Amino acid sequence: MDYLADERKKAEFDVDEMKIVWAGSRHAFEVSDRISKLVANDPGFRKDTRTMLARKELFKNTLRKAAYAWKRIHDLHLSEEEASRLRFYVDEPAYTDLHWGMFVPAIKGQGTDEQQKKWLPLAYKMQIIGCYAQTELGHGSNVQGLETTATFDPQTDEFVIHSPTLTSSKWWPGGLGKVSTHGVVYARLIINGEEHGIHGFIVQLRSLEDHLPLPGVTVGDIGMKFGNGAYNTMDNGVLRFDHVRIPRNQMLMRVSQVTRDGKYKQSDVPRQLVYGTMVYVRQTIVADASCALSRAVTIATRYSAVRRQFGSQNGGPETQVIDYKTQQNRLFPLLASAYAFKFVGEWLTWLYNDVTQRLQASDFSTLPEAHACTAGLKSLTTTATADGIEECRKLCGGHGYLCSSGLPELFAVYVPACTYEGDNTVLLLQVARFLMKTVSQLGSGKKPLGTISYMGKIEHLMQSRCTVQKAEDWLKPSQVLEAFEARAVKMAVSCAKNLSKFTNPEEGFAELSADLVEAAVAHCQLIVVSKFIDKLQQDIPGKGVKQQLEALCGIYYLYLLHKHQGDFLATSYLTPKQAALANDQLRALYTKVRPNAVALVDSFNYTDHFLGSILGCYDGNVYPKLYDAAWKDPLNDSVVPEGYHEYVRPLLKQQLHTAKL
Ligand SMILES: CCCCC/C=C\C/C=C\C/C=C\C=C\C(=O)SCCNC(=O)CCNC(=O)[C@H](O)C(C)(C)COP(=O)(O)OP(=O)(O)OC[C@H]1O[C@@H](n2cnc3c(N)ncnc32)[C@H](O)[C@@H]1OP(=O)(O)O
Ligand SMILES: Cc1cc2nc3c(=O)[nH]c(=O)nc-3n(C[C@H](O)[C@H](O)[C@H](O)COP(=O)(O)OP(=O)(O)OC[C@H]3O[C@@H](n4cnc5c(N)ncnc54)[C@H](O)[C@@H]3O)c2cc1C
Repeated sequence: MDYLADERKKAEFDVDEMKIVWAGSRHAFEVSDRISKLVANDPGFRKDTRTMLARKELFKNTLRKAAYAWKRIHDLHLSEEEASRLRFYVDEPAYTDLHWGMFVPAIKGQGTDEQQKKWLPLAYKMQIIGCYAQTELGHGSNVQGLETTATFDPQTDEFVIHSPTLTSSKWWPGGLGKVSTHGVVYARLIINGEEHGIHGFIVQLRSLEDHLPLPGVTVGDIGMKFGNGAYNTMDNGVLRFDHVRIPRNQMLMRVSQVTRDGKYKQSDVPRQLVYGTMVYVRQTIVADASCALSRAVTIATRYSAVRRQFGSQNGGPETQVIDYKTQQNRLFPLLASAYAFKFVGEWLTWLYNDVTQRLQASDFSTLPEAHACTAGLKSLTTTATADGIEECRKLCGGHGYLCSSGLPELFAVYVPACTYEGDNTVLLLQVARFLMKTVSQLGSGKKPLGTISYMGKIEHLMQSRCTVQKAEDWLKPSQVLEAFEARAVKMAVSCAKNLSKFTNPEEGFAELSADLVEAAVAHCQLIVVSKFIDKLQQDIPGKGVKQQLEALCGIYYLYLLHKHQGDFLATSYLTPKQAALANDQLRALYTKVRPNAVALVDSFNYTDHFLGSILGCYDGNVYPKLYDAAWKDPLNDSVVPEGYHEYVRPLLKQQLHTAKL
């Protein structure tokens, strides 16, 4: 029986068409749909007991699943696209993520043609398994501060990789702890006593015969991480080198080269390309944020439609909690954010592909913007998604705290995204540097392009005032864009003015860093809003689909406007009355979205297997499933628990002299 059938009947749009918008294309939808069902129906990919397993058992099971996934990919002759969807729907972090997601891209991006020809076929066949070994015990954010050394030995034509201190131990790389045979290791290049900065090296870590660490290599797992199951399926590792020798041709030499006679040569590509793998992965993380958030929102929305509390009239049913405006005000902006992040993720993938093509043609002009966009949007979307998952847990009341809701594990597995691939505050400071540079160049005649083109309208934006007179005026895209542009430009200019008061710019930057981060957030929010609005300019087929997306877009920007109204008011673009009208319009949009909420989350097309949540199951049959699941908990295997006779019974039977207390 479908307990959510009445909700589904209320939908005012074509859900099947929305599924295609969400997937990105009909083809992408068909692949995702087929592969998600394939995984869901295969008992080899079960994950329902994951949060109850001890670490060793959990990890072994992950190894089994990764091998099984590889076998299925081969047996079914899956394409690269299908294989990547299969790994996604298996939904279990594993060493393969780093192999495919970082090791291979690092060689592709930083290796010469010759190096790619040698290493990529081995990696593609998984005859070697790689990790990305950059972070150390002492330094993660400050890449220039890494201590591992790679010293060129001209006698033998080799690099000597060494960990000179405890803090130089590699610490965190996923897949390193127990599985990887190789790593792209980042180290400080030294030639003839002279330092040449951080470079990547392909280093073999374990024997391909017996998996033992090679001489001079000390390697292991760094231990349990936050949450049950969650990211503990990954073997994040520690690694030390004691003068390990590798051939010279294992330095990744696309950006710079070391010749046989020990000469250091820089190509005509910017040295920042050494950071290229991080740009690539940040872009994938943005594309992924909408998946994690939409998953949590699906659970919270379906459950909010099933759950009833208070408000019974004449013995009738109580109110569905989704009908409380407070619930809508917490839930619907997250639903809208999931869609917003989907579209900005699609755009960022386009930007990344564009910059990659330009780099191949030696056009480096858009690299700073690509760095700022990937860094800023990675920070914005992961912070909002991690906070959003936790909010969804609270939206599900007490039952959200049960592992069977799926939300605790989802939060635990997702929250490190705020830290890995660049701490979110550190990344926003990179965006702020980019903005300050842009502002400082405004008088130079250099026209700001792409996502900072609005800075070209600085004179207009500094003076313009909002023209909204009634709530519906907030539905005009041009009005909304101007509000977000004016806020962003004014916050950036205010930071630049305050910075100019310092004689030492770095000192000023450090002193004003909290304001700079806020200016960076305003800029990134403008990007997300403008890409959502751009999406709505496209032809979107399907009955009512565009109207629903327009409502969600409105909820996204009006919620931001309400939340940050202090910024908008302080920059005197808005009056308090106009801010209040924005809030009136926001409430009206909640009412519009309410009957469509369940259908809007159905449009994500997630299987019950992928959701892994009793509260979010498609049929809404929550209570019997929760009740049955409780009895399946291992603690209920026996009526009297282990330990009763040892620890509880003696308490009950004790003859205390203080019995009257
Ligand atoms: C299926 C696929 C799955 C794949 C995986 C998917 C998801 C992830 C899942 C799980 C996680 C798994 C892995 C996680 C891996 C990691 O975490 S790897 C380690 C990541 N580490 C970091 O991100 C470190 C963060 N720090 C930095 O990036 C830099 O050190 C920092 C930018 C903060 C500062 O660098 P520094 O050289 O000191 O920079 P400056 O501030 O002096 O800048 C110099 C100029 O360079 C520009 N720049 C900086 N970074 C980049 C870049 N990436 N690209 C282009 N340009 C860059 C910067 O703007 C400066 O320019 P100007 O001189 O101002 O013009
Ligand atoms: C689950 C997980 C997986 C990971 N996988 C990998 C991997 O595969 N390979 C790899 O190489 N690394 C990996 N990492 C490491 C990760 O990239 C780093 O932890 C991350 O870059 C943050 O660096 P940090 O730990 O040095 O934080 P720190 O920089 O020490 O941050 C600590 C605090 O200091 C603040 N801070 C630091 N610098 C500044 C500044 N300049 N201004 C203001 N505030 C500042 C930060 O905001 C933060 O609040 C992983 C980490 C995690 C958690």
